[in-house]
Amino acid sequence: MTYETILLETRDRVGLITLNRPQALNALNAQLVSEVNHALDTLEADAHIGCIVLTGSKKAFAAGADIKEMAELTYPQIYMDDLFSDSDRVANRRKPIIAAVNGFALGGGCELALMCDFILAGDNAKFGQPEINLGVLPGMGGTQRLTRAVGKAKAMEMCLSGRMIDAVEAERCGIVARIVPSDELLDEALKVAAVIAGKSLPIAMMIKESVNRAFEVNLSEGVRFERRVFHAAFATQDQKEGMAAFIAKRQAEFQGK
Ligand SMILES: CCCCCCCCCCCCC[C@H](O)CC(=O)SCCNC(=O)CCNC(=O)[C@H](O)C(C)(C)COP(=O)(O)OP(=O)(O)OC[C@H]1O[C@@H](n2cnc3c(N)ncnc32)[C@H](O)[C@@H]1OP(=O)(O)O
Repeated sequence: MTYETILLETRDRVGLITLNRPQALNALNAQLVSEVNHALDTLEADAHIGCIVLTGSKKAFAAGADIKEMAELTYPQIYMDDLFSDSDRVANRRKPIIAAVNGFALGGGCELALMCDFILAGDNAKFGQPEINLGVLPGMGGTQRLTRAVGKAKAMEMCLSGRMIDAVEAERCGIVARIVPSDELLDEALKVAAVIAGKSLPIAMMIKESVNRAFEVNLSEGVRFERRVFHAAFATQDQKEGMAAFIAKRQAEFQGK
């Protein structure tokens, strides 16, 4: 498939998706959404790919949903189409996805980054949910994932005021895992992704499931779920290889089984 709004590359066992609508600061229009989901389907189906990096440009990860595409939409139209119902397709991917954010991650851009497993931010990154300035509210999980990431006070202030926060504040409040000099961000994200891709993919998927379960159930249920998944890890060849390699004082070679 030829993509017009994204770039898709593979770097050994890492898939790299770059949002590529620089003229609109990577605003998320229907074509871009469709192309990202197609690229993710391709990378999920590629057994050689163990981790995915999603990034944008130096100036913008994504400046939100495409306002020009949304402005004339009507309630019956978007209700019947269940607009953005496919947006969770990023959050439900099984392979690890790292969001490498330089510049603006606003509205749907912030929401898209929060759907990924963790965010590495360049020191020029800016996050925000400014939808209230447009007479709407976050519509792709922003009031939910942001609140779970940073707590009610910060989420409520960001959504009600539309205030952007910089990378330092985003790391301090828990949106961002780490800050990296913006010129080094992509290299660092690819390096971390290569480390993850070198681990056991089924175990990485089990970790994603278990961590994400914490958003869905209470602590005792979550601990019980994690324990069952831990037990299941002993059905994998990778568990045998990982522990045997440690005992033999050698590097494990995981087969993804
Ligand atoms: C993708 C995988 C699947 C995931 C599903 C995705 C579904 C689709 C997304 C759904 C999300 C819906 C719910 C969401 O919560 C709703 C929103 O996101 S509403 C939009 C929120 N964003 C904003 O309000 C930011 C708007 N932009 C700005 O405030 C400014 O542009 C800026 C970012 C502060 C930068 O300012 P400047 O540096 O001055 O640059 P310009 O303003 O001149 O912009 C340059 C150029 O880009 C165009 N542009 C910028 N942002 C958008 C946008 N959001 N939509 C459309 N176009 C945008 C701007 O118009 C300029 O273009 P020009 O007019 O010059 O042609």
